Amino acid sequence: MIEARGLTKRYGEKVAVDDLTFDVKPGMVTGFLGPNGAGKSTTMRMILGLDTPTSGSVTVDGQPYSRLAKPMQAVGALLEARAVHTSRSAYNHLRALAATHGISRTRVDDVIDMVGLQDVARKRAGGFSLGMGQRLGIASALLADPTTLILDEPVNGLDPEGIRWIRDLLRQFAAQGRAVFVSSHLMSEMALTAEHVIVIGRGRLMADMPMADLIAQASSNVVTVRAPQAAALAAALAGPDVTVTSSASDLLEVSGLTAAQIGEHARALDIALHELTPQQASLEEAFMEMTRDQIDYHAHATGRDHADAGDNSGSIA
Ligand SMILES: Nc1ncnc2c1ncn2[C@@H]1O[C@H](COP(=O)(O)OP(=O)(O)OP(=O)(O)O)[C@@H](O)[C@H]1O
Repeated sequence: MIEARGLTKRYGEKVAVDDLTFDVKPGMVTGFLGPNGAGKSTTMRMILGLDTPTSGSVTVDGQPYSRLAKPMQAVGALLEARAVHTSRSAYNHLRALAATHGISRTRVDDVIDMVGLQDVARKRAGGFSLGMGQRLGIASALLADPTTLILDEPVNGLDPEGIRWIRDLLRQFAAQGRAVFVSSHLMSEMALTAEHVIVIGRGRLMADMPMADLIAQASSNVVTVRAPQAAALAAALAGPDVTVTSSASDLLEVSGLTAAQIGEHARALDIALHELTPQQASLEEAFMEMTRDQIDYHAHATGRDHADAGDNSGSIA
């Protein structure tokens, strides 16, 4: 369990992380989303005690990272993907790490199996592809069997098979009751992996909600209708909360009614429907919309109450 309270990091004039309050709960994958430079890595570094908050606090299992009795067992982390520059084999790299933390050889074999590096474990890790390097990084994070897992952009640079593998692994971990916190700048990827989502833009909290709610909010309520007698149908659908637009003689865009309601109207009038499609706004669009607003806010908001504007937990700003 990770708990951030008013977490803030300034680098000189630059506010990288701005008053973030959120929880990362056990038993689920929590996605941490934000465009490049939003403050995700800085937040993760503060969780891991690699950066000191300017104000506010963040704890893992109730303790700041520096006070954890067994940090590697509490939290395993994979920060930004980078090549492993070592002449050691993957096996020896993990063995050395295990030895300094009193972890058994058997566990090293277990994590090598878990991440699928058996065939290359004796090869020089410095020559690994990005995907294999990621697997080795994840093996290191898993070594002490941590209850919380933190991964910064783990799918960056991976092929579809690697992406799928990480997705399944993270879900498995969460299903075992661990807290999994994973950052990404890709909403579509997170939609497939995370059950809960925390969105930040320019260091500020934009959304903190179940992924399903975010998807529901992102879906527009426009229904595309194609019917030879579109004009007659449009007249029948008219109502105070209904908007009907038409760009072709057989085409309607209807908002304010569900596809089912439109279908029932058409049936009552004996009008044939050739198409009835609820429109889904893409999640990526919703995400860009959300973070674009934040950027606009920063560009235009002078003299407004920043504390007010930041109180967005539970909803999209
Ligand atoms: N050590 C530092 N000194 C000065 N500014 C920094 C430092 N570290 C980060 N920043 C700035 O803080 C902001 C947040 O950076 P951070 O790396 O946390 O974002 P991010 O969301 O992880 O983005 P990315 O996906 O590009 O890594 C950026 O504007 C960055 O330039």
